[in-house]
Amino acid sequence: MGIKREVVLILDFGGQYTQLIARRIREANVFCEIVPYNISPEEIRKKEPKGIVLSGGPASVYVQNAPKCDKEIFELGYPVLGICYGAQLMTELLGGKVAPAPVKEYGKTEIVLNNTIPLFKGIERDTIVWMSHTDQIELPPPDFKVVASTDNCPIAAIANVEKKLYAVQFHPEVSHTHRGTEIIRNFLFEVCDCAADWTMDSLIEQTVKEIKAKVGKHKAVCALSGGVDSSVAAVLVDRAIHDQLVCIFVDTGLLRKNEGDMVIETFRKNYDMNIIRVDARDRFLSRLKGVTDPEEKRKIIGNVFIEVFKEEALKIGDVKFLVQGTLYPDVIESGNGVSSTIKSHHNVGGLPEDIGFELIEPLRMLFKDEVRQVGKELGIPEEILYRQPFPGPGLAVRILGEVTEEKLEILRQADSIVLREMKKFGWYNKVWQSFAILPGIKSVGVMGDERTYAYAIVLRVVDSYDGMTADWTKLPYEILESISTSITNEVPGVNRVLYDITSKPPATIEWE
Ligand SMILES: Nc1ncnc2c1ncn2[C@@H]1O[C@H](COP(=O)(O)OP(=O)(O)OP(=O)(O)O)[C@@H](O)[C@H]1O
Ligand SMILES: O=c1[nH]c(=O)c2[nH+]cn([C@@H]3O[C@H](COP(=O)(O)O)[C@@H](O)[C@H]3O)c2[nH]1
Ligand SMILES: NC(=O)CC[C@H](N)C(=O)O
Ligand SMILES: [Mg+2]
Repeated sequence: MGIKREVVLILDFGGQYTQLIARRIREANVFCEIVPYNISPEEIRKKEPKGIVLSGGPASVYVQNAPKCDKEIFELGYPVLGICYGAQLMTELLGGKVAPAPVKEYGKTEIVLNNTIPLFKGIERDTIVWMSHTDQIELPPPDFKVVASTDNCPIAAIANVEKKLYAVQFHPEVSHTHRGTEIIRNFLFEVCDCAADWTMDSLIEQTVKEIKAKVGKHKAVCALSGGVDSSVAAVLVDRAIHDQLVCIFVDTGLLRKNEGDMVIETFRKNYDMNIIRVDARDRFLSRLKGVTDPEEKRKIIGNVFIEVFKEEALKIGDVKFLVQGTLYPDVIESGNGVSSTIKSHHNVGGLPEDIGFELIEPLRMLFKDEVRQVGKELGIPEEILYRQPFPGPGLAVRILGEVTEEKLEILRQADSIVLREMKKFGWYNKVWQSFAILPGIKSVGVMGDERTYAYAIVLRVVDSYDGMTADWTKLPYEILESISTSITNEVPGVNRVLYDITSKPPATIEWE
């Protein structure tokens, strides 16, 4: 559902930092949207953006089939900021020249810039920027002037101030660029004339109004997992259409120890909302029987979720809408035609073609920390807001290969020990996620002088800002030790514990 407000568009050329550009813009209280680089000029015009940013990207503009946007974009009258690949592309499309750089620049670089132009207003002439390029601008397009240079890159930024077209070789969006935030703010406020109207209370107010108008006299069901996203979505939609909303919590059989009881209890205690609990354990498990492919598992789970919602909706009657707590990273990771599909999140890419509902996803454009801010504004208790994320497909994506009752039971016990120990040592809220995985490998051990041949459990603990990238947590040895000892002592069928020391990328947070 689109909410009418000022928007800046980011055309994504597959850059590593595209998400960061979005964050920086939103932190300046301006709403922005990431769109595929090949978006048509008509579609852009429909969105009436205040400005456009062209992201970086791995390609070289001069090779065949390099991703290119429509040249007309520069003639629509919108301000444009090209970053790295985006800068090179603007140069090429407007008649300048780009070629491999004789000296490549990576990382910290001293730059001299012309601070009389709006983009660099208030920035000292000599500053530090972050570079990451192998190509460079050799000749600016006609009517552009060079506005920054470094020792090895004589054309480090160009501008056509009159037409509000700017291109920078460096990355203003990364924190290492000393005045990067100010440069982005200058683009938004000095060049695009944005109003900074993107705040959480304005979002709540507008969303409530929109949902009321959209739902009218019909009814909606809300898929409620008890996690942060769906809880915030439920409370928000409840505020709009209280009597017409029924929340459905599905016990998939893939949940953690006592999870169902805890979710229902927390909600009953804090809210007067209409919640039903559906026991679909047998259905999920029988459909997953014999299935080993991770994407197939995810798609089955997505489908069964929808089947359950449909059946419940039929019982309620006149249900036209399904509310989900889908977030921006779910949408981006499921693939948007340009960025590749990393995994099908059960609530986006894992959905069946015909879901039979209209979707209401009020958080679809937000990052997790923004959702927590909305939740805070809505007065949602901390025990819900600061829960670690738990994926909808649950333990099924933490048991590699076929999901069986036996494996679920082992993983459930190991997982509850991980959470217990993390809380005991005061680390539960310091990390993004901490959980156990059952990869299904067995190894030889010795317990009580007897040989064992039992499962290994992998411990995964990560730090992350938004789930898009993550680093493994440098947990103190005493916690690792305590988790390892507790799991091997308390969980029958496990004789070994491993710690996953891979960041994302190259790995993902979950194992499937
Ligand atoms: N057991 C469940 N019952 C009903 N709906 C669910 C269940 N699990 C997931 N969903 C739906 O799928 C959406 C996506 O799940 P996801 O795990 O990303 O979000 P969440 O559970 O709300 O929050 P968190 O990321 O903090 O776990 C949820 O917002 C919810 O709408
Ligand atoms: O609701 C969800 N449905 C899914 O299908 C799904 N897959 C991953 N995740 C969660 O998303 C974040 C990023 O996970 P990955 O690095 O594994 O992609 C992590 O926080 C994961 O736990 C999911 N959440
Ligand atoms: N980070 C980027 O956008 C790189 C752009 C281009 N591929 C280069 O190497 O110069
Ligand atoms: Mg969840």
